[in-house]
Amino acid sequence: MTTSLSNAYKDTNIHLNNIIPLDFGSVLQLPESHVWTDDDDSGQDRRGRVRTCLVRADAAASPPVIDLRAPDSAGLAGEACRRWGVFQVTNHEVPRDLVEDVEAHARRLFQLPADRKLRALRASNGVTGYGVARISPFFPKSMWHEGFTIMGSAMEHAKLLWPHHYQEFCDAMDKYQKKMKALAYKILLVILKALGVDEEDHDKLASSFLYQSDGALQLNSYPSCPNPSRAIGLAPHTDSLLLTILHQNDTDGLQIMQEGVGWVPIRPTPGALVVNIGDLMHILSNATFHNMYHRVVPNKTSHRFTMAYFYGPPADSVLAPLPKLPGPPRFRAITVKEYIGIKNKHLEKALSFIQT
Ligand SMILES: C=C1C[C@]23C[C@H]1CC[C@H]2[C@@]12CCC[C@@](C)(C(=O)O1)[C@H]2[C@@H]3C(=O)O
Ligand SMILES: O=C(O)CCC(=O)C(=O)O
Ligand SMILES: [Fe+2]
Repeated sequence: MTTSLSNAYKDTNIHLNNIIPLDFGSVLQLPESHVWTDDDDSGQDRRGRVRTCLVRADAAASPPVIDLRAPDSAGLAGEACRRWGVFQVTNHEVPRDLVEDVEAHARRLFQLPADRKLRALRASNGVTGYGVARISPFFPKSMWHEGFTIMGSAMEHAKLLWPHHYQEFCDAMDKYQKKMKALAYKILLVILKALGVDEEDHDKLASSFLYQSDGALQLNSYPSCPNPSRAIGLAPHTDSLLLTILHQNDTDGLQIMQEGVGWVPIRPTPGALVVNIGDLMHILSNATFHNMYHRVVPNKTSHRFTMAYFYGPPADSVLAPLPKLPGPPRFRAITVKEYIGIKNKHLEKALSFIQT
């Protein structure tokens, strides 16, 4: 990511006073600090309830799996973005070996002893390194989760974890971020096409900074949990940037909120990657594309590992609903940096601050 986008996060000055994840290997019972009730997960918005309204997987329709080589991929992606804000992709050309290698590195990282991981703890005003999710301060209870955030080179923190054997980890993360960036760009074009932006428009498009987007990589770990029905892996949220590309191992946990229906699981599909719409794409699409509200629940017996790649324009870019879209603009123009600042203060209420 451009230095300026990581600075955009640094400058917002959210100081996490409890930045240290639980030492999951050392606990046999769910500690009180991690017991969630129906009132704890709503943040500032009551759409998400901990255990209520979970939809049976077979009782609801679910977001499509789209073959990126199919001629109608843009049409299908557009439909999925309008209805769900998420779809899965196959034929994405990210080698399976690479995905598995990065997953194995993530596993190795999170299985390090707690004191070792703490050497790479994210600084209190920092963005990268080991720690709890950034959204943690908005919720009264702790999450059954630990994360590791990378922007560009992972060297600084990897050296602290493995003083002599950091190179392999860094190489794998570099390679994966490059592949993710190329894929995110390809998906951005597909999505823009679905919004009516054709290749001829690209040059004219005032928002050509979109094509200078870059990313951050987040490794997530959700250990098996002694009492999963009372815990939350990752509290309900929307992702902030344009789009997110997620790999999940074979352990269930991701759920999306479908208005009027409830929490719908997004099951791991071998070889497929999950693509979801973030707040900035919701703004760009003039609210026609859904910014997916989602959460993760932990599992009793198996350990969930995921890698999420967040893709967004440089911090100083100005974003507004695409002028081509019908209807009056629903949001005012805003810089990426300003939006991140509002989001870090107001979480899910952020969009309401820029509604026209
Ligand atoms: C580039 C990003 C995107 C971030 C912030 C920054 C680094 C880490 C990302 C996450 C990862 C976990 C969920 C989330 C909601 C969080 O708490 O940190 C994400 C957030 C966002 O999409 O806002
Ligand atoms: O780990 C997952 O399944 C989802 C992760 C996520 O939502 C995030 O990192 O923003
Ligand atoms: Fe997310």
